[in-house]
Amino acid sequence: MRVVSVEQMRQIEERAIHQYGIPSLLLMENAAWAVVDEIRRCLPKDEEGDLNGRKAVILVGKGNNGGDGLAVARLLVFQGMDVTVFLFAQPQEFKGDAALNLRLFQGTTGKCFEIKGEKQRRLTRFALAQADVVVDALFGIGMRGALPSLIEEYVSEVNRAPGWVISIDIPSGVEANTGKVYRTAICAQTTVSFGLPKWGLFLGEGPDYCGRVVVDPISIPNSYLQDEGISTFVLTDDDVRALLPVRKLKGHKGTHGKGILVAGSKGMSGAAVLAGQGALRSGIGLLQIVTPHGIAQDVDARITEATVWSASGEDSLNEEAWSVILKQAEKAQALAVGPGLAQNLRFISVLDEILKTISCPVVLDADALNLVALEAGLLTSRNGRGPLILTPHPGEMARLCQCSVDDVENNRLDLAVAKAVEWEAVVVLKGSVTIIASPDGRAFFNPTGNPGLGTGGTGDVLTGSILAWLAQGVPPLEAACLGVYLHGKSADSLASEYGWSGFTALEVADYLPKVRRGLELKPLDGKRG
Ligand SMILES: NC(=O)C1=CN([C@@H]2O[C@H](COP(=O)(O)OP(=O)(O)OC[C@H]3O[C@@H](n4cnc5c(N)ncnc54)[C@H](O)[C@@H]3O)[C@@H](O)[C@H]2O)[C@H](O)CC1
Ligand SMILES: [K+]
Repeated sequence: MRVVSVEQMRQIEERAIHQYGIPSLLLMENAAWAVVDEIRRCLPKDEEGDLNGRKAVILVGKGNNGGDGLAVARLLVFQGMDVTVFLFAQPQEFKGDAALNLRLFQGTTGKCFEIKGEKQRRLTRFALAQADVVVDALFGIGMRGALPSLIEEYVSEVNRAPGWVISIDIPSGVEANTGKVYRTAICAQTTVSFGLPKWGLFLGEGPDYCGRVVVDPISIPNSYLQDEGISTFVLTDDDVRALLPVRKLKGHKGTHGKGILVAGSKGMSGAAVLAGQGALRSGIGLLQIVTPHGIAQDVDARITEATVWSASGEDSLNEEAWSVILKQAEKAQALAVGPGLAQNLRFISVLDEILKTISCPVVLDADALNLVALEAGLLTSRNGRGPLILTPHPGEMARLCQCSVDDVENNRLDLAVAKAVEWEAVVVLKGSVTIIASPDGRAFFNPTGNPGLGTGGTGDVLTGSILAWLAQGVPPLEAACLGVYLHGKSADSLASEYGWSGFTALEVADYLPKVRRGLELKPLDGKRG
């Protein structure tokens, strides 16, 4: 599914209204129905399946987001709910569709109060304490900068309310283009976004505030929502399912791909093992690990299914490892370098050779990235020799771009795309919402994963998994998307049992086949995978 900026959403809306001819009031009504549907789906109903008597509080701003909220308020009254609206603007400030929806709501039995200052705090606090659902219709994509300070006071009350908070289009206080939150914002359990989701739901602090994101097309024609000019996407189950390679009945370890993993150093042999496990659990046919002499035996013993090649030096790989890597890589479909590698400066020449010589897809991770960052121009030295995939976390990205981590975090989307284009590489910029940027300028937000992944070794598992998808013939961008999405989904499955902490990187690897299997549509009966 595509993800848009405010400007792109406005353009789509404009075309839907003026080119296609759908009235704006109808879009607003559809938007309101999408919110009501979500409320109906989630609120406990009475014995007849109705919402009779349940309490809703709707916080309404003066723009069209507020107009959506007023339409929701009217529809909830018609559903039998006890509805209280708080207007954060004077009635005369409402314009167009929002003004009409205010009039229509005023014609119902719903209650409506105008917030004029601090005085109404006690009233709102009381209503919020009783509400089954709180609808946030203060600001939508029209908000810029920080919330007005008066509203901030009320937002804090909402965030303490026991009821379920649902934000219309985007949580108020979250900037729709950047996800920036200046001081505070509504913390929603669900956000119902219209047309297409906005960048701010995946950037900055946006993901911390939006809860579960539901997207409703509100009758905007599909062709507008699938505009080729929009180059940012969020990965979905359907997208990822389509990327899974189909196995042939006659397939064998040779056809399932051979991958080389260059990993490990003294004290970090576990990184090689975890990356290896990520690869094996992602279905690689043959895995060969190149690791320094000093730990080769240990790695060999801990990962039974892989072939382990001992290379020079003792504690960490050096320039003499190149001959072993080159020999192994000749018959491989993919190569990954970096997990637990350590930063032996003598290995830089090997990275240079890898980038210049190896024609199969190459994944650079961890210390391979840190070493590459030390030598300007190394990254672009591949010069079309073969595909390149980089998997930096923000610290590694900062080193690669010679900027600060804050610069990376405040500019994730633009930076990932710009560097993917510049380095002609797929850039997997890791984070709570990992961005996969393609050299053709497209970018994909990954919605899976949770803070439980913030533990040692999960990055190594991801690198191994991407290696495996590449080895199985999945193209580089798709292999990165597949690897990242399934890795996050595996963590989400573990979180449903353990919560957001306490599962291990190895468990993330071990769960990968189950989440992959969960995505596949075809039954295994009759031996069809
Ligand atoms: N996408 C669609 O097709 C549809 C979207 N709808 C809804 O409309 C809003 C966007 O409405 P808009 O009136 O443009 O913006 P807002 O409601 O967000 O209100 C902006 C309002 O607030 C002022 N403002 C901006 N920033 C601040 C600030 N920091 N402090 C105070 N005031 C601020 C600004 O000047 C405006 O007056 C969209 O999100 C959807 O919810 C349609 O209803 C359906 C079609
Ligand atoms: K909102």
